[in-house]
Amino acid sequence: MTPAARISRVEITPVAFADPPLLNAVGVHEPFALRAVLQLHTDSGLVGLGETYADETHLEALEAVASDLPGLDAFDTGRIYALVADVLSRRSGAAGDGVAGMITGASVVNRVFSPFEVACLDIQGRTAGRPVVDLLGGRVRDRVPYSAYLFYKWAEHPGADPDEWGEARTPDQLVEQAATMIERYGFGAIKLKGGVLPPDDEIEAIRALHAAFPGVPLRLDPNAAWTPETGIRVAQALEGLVQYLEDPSPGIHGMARVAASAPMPLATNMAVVAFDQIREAVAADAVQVILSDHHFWGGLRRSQGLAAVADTFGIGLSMHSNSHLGISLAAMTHLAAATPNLDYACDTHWPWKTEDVVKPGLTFIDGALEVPAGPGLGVELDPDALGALHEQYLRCGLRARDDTGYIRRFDPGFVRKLGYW
Ligand SMILES: O=C([O-])C(=O)C[C@H](O)[C@@H](O)C(=O)[O-]
Ligand SMILES: [Mg+2]
Repeated sequence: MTPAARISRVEITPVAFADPPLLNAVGVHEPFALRAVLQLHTDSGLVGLGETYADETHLEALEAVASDLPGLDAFDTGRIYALVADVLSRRSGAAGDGVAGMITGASVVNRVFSPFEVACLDIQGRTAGRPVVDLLGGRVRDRVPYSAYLFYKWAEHPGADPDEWGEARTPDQLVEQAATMIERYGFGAIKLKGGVLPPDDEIEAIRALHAAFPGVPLRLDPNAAWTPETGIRVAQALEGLVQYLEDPSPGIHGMARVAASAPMPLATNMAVVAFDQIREAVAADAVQVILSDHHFWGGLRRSQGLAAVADTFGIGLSMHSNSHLGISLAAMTHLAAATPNLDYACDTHWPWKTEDVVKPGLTFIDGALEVPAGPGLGVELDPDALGALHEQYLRCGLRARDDTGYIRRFDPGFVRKLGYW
């Protein structure tokens, strides 16, 4: 019998969408963020969607896997995982590259497998006429809360017109940014991307946000820009002001040193990004919250595995984001809705983008998303938008994320802030 969900063809389309000049510890976002959109076609005419990074080395790995997928059943994700591991093991130099964002040390197999698994789950849901959340055990919540993700930023990309958000360098400007985001989306939690200004300036910013939004849970994430000594000092200064402090210092060892004296939980999407790091982190009591991210933890079901491990060791769970489009947002929302121990509002870069590849878009109400009700992921690709953003990818010339290279074009002496202050 021919399985109804037999994969017949795979399309991988790199796209570029406009991104504002958001600052972080390693530089500034370039004018376009890159993503890859996966379409898995089946013999029966279904199409499953996935979304992932589009750095060139990652694209090459995706293409290598894609050529071996036709003929496999979209319900056979275990076999597809083994295929990804096998294909990557035969590619020299594949390990450790294709990195997007601040993620180092994540499993390449998990990172490459993830969008294929999401697309397979989309097909499975469409085949069964059920939303992906039902394939993950069903919803434990109907609405998934997200947080307002604030950034220090330039007013505009050099040579371009100012964007609608304006500059954010001061506490007052950040408070204004937060007010706009909360007014538009209703977020009930706030995360500030730090590691941009000296730590005392970022403490001031958190104090200003706390005063402006009393009772709203706050988080600060300097992406390991501080030494452990500074991490301890800042953690103590922020006592009672933040619900968790994210990646104050580099590595499991650095985090453990801060954690030993910090009055709040420490969270990470840098020190623990793969299953083989959990044992050491638990032994050192280095992190109290892990930010899951299905894009590098191996898809939605492996992220559920992470949730179970976190639960076993009494570690909290939150959700990380990189600049992303609507396919990823839908996948994140299905996963979050099915994860009982997701204790915090998820991160999302959503408010920073103005373009997308899906229709209809998802709509935030009171800072949360309803789980899409349609079969599969519940979002449809807009072919015109996909084509336009692919054209933009071809025109823009960017082929990998490089926040540091971009900032150094305007500030040649810029230093990446890893354990810096
Ligand atoms: O929580 C995080 O570390 C991130 O969101 C990583 C991202 O790469 C963020 O720093 C960014 O978009 O600049
Ligand atoms: Mg982080």
